[in-house]
Amino acid sequence: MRSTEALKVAVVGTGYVGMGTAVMLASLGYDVVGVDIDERKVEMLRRGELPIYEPGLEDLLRASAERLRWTSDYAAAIPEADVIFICVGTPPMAGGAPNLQYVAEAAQSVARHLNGKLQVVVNKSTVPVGTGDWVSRLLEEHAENYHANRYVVVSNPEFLREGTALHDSLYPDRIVLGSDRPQGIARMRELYAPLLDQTFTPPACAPRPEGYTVPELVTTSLSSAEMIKYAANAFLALKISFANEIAGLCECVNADILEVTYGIGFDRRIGHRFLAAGAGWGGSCFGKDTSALISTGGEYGYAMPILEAAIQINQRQRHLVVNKLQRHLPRLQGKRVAVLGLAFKPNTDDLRDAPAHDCIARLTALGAKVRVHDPVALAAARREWSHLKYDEAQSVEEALRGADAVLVMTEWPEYCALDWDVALSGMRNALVIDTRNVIRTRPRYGTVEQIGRRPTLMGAAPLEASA
Ligand SMILES: NC(=O)C1=CN([C@@H]2O[C@H](COP(=O)(O)OP(=O)(O)OC[C@H]3O[C@@H](n4cnc5c(N)ncnc54)[C@H](O)[C@@H]3O)[C@@H](O)[C@H]2O)C=CC1
Ligand SMILES: O=C(O)[C@H]1O[C@H](OP(=O)(O)OP(=O)(O)OC[C@H]2O[C@@H](n3ccc(=O)[nH]c3=O)[C@H](O)[C@@H]2O)[C@H](O)[C@@H](O)[C@@H]1O
Repeated sequence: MRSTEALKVAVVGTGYVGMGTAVMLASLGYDVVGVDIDERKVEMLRRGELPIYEPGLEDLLRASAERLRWTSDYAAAIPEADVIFICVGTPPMAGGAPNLQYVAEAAQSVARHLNGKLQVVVNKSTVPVGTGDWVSRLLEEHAENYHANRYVVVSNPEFLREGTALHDSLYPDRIVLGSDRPQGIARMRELYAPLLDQTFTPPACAPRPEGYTVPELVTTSLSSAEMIKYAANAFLALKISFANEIAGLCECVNADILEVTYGIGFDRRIGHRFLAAGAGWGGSCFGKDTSALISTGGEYGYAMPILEAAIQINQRQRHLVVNKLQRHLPRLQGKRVAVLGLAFKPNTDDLRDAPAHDCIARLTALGAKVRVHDPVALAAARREWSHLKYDEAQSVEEALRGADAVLVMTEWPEYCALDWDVALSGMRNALVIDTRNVIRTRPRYGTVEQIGRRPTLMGAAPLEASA
C-alpha cells in the first residue's frame, strides 16, 4: 500500500457512513481521527469493537488500527486535520424534511477548532440543497480562528449500502465532489488519488472485485452534488416500487415477476438490479430521502407525484404481507406466527423502518402470537422494539415449531439455503408467506405465497424450480 501520510483527516460521526469513511481512508494510508459525541461508541471503538454489524469490517478495522484514533473531543481532532468529514445523522422530522440539528451542532463544534489555515470541510451527510452554503455560514459565525477564504466546504455525498459499507467505500461506482471553490476539489482529488489509481494495491482483507475499474470522478457545483444524492436514492426507490407494482399485476394475470424482471433486465437501459419485488424498501434512507425531496418540492409549490406514488406503493406492500396471510388464516386471534428476519435487509442489524416491524405490530393487534428469529438483529430489537410483543427464537427450527404460519421478511442467506421440506415438518400448519421470494425450489407440500408469483397450494404437486 502506498504511503499517503501528507493529508490528515478527521471524521465527525461514526455511524455507517463515518465508519465506512474512516476505515476506508485509514486503509488507504491516511491518519484518521474519528469524533463522536456518543462516548459509549468511542469507548467501544477504542477497544476495537464495532458499534455496527458488518461482515469483514472488523478485520479491516484491526488491519488499519495504527492509523485510526477515536475521540469525543473535537480539540483532539480538528485543529490538525486537513480534511474534515461531517457524517452525522439527518433523521426525518414529522413533515418529511430532514432534521439538520446534528449537522448544525457538528459544524459549530468544527468551527470552534478550525486552525486558521486552509481546511476542507466535507459534507457526507445527506442534506437538502443549500445546506453546504449554510454550513459555510455557520463556520464563519462560530469560528474562533476565522480567516476569510481559509476553509472550503465541499459536498461529497455517500452512496454506500449498509452491510457492504466498506466494500462500497473502497470500490465506488463514482465519486461526486461538489464545490464552488476550486481549492476544495483539488484537495479532495489529492485525498482520493489512491482510489482513482488502477495500480493501487488494496488492503489484503478487502480485495478488488473481478473486473472493477476505477470510479468516475464527477465534479459539480455544491448544489448539484447535494441534489445528486437525493435523486439517486429516489430513483432506486422508484425502481423497487415499479417492480412491486408490476408484481401485483403479475399475480392478477398469472405471470411470474421473477421471469418478467429477468426478461426486462437484459435491456441495458433497465438492468437487473433493484428490481427485486418483495415487502418493499426499508432502512434509514429511502423513506427519509424520498420524503425529503417531496418536502423540498413543497417549499417551491412543486408537486412530485411519481415519488408520492412510489411511497404509497411501498406502504401497500407492507399491508399485502398480512393480507396474504389472512387469505389462508382469516382469523389470526390465538394463531402462532413465526417471523424470519427483523433487519431491513441482510448483513446488517439495522432495524430502522424495517418492514418486519409493521407486520409484527399488525399481527399482534390482530391477536396472533408472534415468535421471531434473526441471525444478528435480536439484540438490537430488544433495545429498540421493546414496544412490540413477541417471543424470541434462537434458531429457525425453534421459531417454526408448532407455528400456524411463517413470514420470511429478510433474505438472510441461511433462510435462502433452508431445506423447506424439513423446515415445514415442524409446523402445525405448513403455510409460508415468503415476502422476499427466497424459496426457489418449492417444497413438496404446504402452501407457499410469494410476491408476484403463483402460489403453491397445500397438497399440490411440486413445482419445477424456477430460474
Ligand atoms: N446509513 C447509510 O447506509 C447511509 C447514510 N447516509 C447518510 O449519512 C448520514 C449519516 O448516516 P448514518 O451513518 O447512518 O448515521 P448514524 O445515525 O448511524 O450515525 C451518526 C453518528 O453521528 C454521531 N453524532 C451526532 N451528532 C454529532 C456531533 N455533533 N458530533 C459528533 N458526532 C455526532 C452520532 O452519535 C452517531 O454515532 C445521514 O445523513 C444519512 O442519510 C448516506 C449514505 C448511506
Ligand atoms: O443513502 C443511503 O443510505 C443508501 O441507501 C441505499 O442503501 P441501503 O438502504 O443500505 O440498502 P439497499 O440495499 O439499497 O436496500 C434498501 C431497501 O430496499 C430493499 N430492496 C432493495 C433492492 C431491491 O431490488 N428490492 C428491495 O426491496 C431492501 O430490502 C432494503 O429494505 C442505497 O442503495 C445506497 O446507495 C445509499 O447510499
